[in-house]
Formats: sequence, structure tokens, C-alpha cells
Amino acid sequence: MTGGRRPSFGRAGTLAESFRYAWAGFRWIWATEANMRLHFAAATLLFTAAWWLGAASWQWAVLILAAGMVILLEWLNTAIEGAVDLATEEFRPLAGRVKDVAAGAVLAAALLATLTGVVVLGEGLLQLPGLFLAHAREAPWRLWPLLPALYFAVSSLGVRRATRDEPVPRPPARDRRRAAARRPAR
Ligand SMILES: Nc1ncnc2c1ncn2[C@@H]1O[C@H](COP(=O)(O)OP(=O)(O)OP(=O)(O)O)[C@@H](O)[C@H]1O
Repeated sequence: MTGGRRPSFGRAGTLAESFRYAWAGFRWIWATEANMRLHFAAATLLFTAAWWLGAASWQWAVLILAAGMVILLEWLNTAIEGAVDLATEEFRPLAGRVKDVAAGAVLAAALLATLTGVVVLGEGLLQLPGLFLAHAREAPWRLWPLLPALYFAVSSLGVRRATRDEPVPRPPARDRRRAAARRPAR
């Protein structure tokens, strides 16, 4: 960037570009939001429990929806926090309340997902410690999902908090050229 000019940006023109920007957004959250990794750790544990207990298709569907809702709301919460910070850097009660409401939605979704897991897997949850020991003895390969879950949880400790004024990565040169070509001449 030179002379204070903003980097070129514009509407994503193709589906591939839209995916690339969405993926860049996810990577940014992944790099800066510890909570996102904790949600992934929890979802991995939930799905591992479903796998060990031989959950039926409908149970999988409900669990995937419940865990997905938490992750998507964390995603939106991060977007809302960023938008609020863009709108004001001063202490504004409404700004604080908007952030609290968005964070509350994530918390509510996480509690509902936990409740959903308990209701859907039911008494099977009590078998999990026994299944863990049995798998460790007889089929250790069934324990492998615990490794990514552990990685998500431990790596969340090292995630630096999002700095709101952190520069957004520049779009690839090809996208910048396309965006510039689409902008109407003044
Ligand atoms: N501009 C502001 N004016 C008033 N209160 C604010 C403002 N910004 C943040 N707050 C308060 O501080 C709390 C923490 O804000 P922050 O931006 O650090 O979000 P956070 O909840 O820590 O986000 P994260 O999900 O990244 O952990 C908010 O929930 C809100 O109550």
C-alpha cells in the first residue's frame, strides 16, 4: 500500500473468489480466536462419542446441526465484534451491549449443544469411560480422533487475541486487478 491508499477491493466476481474470501475469513478467525478452536475440540469429542456409541443417522444429523450452530455463531460473533470496533473505538455502552448480546448467543448455543448431546446420546454417555478403556486395549486406532481434539484444545492456549486493527491480508493480485477492472471509471 502506498501513499495511504486503500488496497483495491470489490465484490467477489466468481464463485471461486467468494469461496476464497470466505476461506480467508475462516483462517483469520482460526488464527485469532481461541474460542473457535475450543468449539472444534468440543465438536470432535461429541462426534467421537457418537462414533463409539454407534449413533444412528438421525442422531448424527442432530449432533452435527447443534455443533455447527455453535461454530457458525462464533463466526458471526467475531464479525459483529469487528464491525462494532470499526464503528467506534470509544467506550460506548451500546457498543458494549451489542458485543455482549453477540457473545451471549454463542454461549446459549454452546449450552444448547451440550444439552442436545446429553438428550441424543442419553445413557450411552455413561458407557464412554468403559469404551475408552476397551478401545485402548483392543482397538487403539479408535482413539485417533482424540489427538486432533487435544491439538485444538492445547493450541487454543497459544492463540493471540484478534487485534482489530490488524491489517487484513491483501487479496491476491489477480483479484485486485479484476476488482479494479469492475470499478466504474470516475
Ligand atoms: N467500545 C466499547 N464500549 C463499551 N464496552 C465495550 C466496548 N468494546 C468492548 N466492550 C465490552 O468489553 C467486552 C469485551 O470486548 P472484546 O472486544 O474484548 O470482546 P470479547 O468478548 O473479549 O471477544 P472475544 O470473543 O474475541 O473473546 C464486551 O463484551 C463489552 O462488554
